[in-house]
Amino acid sequence: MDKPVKIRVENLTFSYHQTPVFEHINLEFDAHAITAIIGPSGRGKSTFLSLLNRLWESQPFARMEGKVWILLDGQWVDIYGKTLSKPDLRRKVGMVFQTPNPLPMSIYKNMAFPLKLTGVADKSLIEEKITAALRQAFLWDEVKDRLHDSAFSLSGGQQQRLCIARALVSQPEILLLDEPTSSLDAGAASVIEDLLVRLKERCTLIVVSHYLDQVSRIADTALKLEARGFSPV
Ligand SMILES: Nc1ncnc2c1ncn2[C@@H]1O[C@H](COP(=O)(O)OP(=O)(O)OP(=O)(O)O)[C@@H](O)[C@H]1O
Repeated sequence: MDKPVKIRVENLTFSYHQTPVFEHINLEFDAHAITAIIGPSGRGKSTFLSLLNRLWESQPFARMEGKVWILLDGQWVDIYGKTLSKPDLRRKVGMVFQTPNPLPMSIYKNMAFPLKLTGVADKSLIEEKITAALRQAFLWDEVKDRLHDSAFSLSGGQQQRLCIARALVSQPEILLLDEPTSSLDAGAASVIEDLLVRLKERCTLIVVSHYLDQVSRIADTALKLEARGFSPV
């Protein structure tokens, strides 16, 4: 039986300053799986992730053609269409960057920030969601007694798990991760790899990675981005 698909990319063409990065890309991503994207530096891996959550749109010399569909509540939704607002899209499609980027505030406030943006005001509900997301990110035991300390007091690996937890607090269905372990030591990276595998129960994950050993440990599918486009590894 075919695996359920979560993301469909249709005839996608993208350029910066009229220089194409991708042309006529067609791809599908399996639900509840980790798809790794590998490929040479500068080929467009980060750019591709930015097309899946509309993060590229602030750049005036960028142009995109084609469609990106995601399956939400049994319906295919065009992420560039009118049915899904950009804030709603960003809640459904979370993003984690290469370098941990906690906000300059406490661990608790970092976690509460996305909830407050969406108007969640009930303090006990906020606490419940924060606790759940920190547990899902394997961080709760390490921070439960210091939630009001600065997020910058955490180690690099803990900061990256905080960023993953902050993405999870909005209950995303898709998580995009751009080289999430490349700034971490082997031990911290290994914790994050275990965490990503566990998160498949909740999300569909796309992970850009430069490490083939990491890809073979965690990915269900791997795609290589080369000059001709994506090909299975
Ligand atoms: N804002 C921008 N304006 C113009 N060109 C850009 C911009 N961002 C990226 N590019 C170009 O687009 C191409 C793809 O860049 P991108 O960062 O997506 O590659 P990458 O595969 O993620 O690289 P790396 O593995 O080094 O992170 C590169 O040639 C890059 O120079």
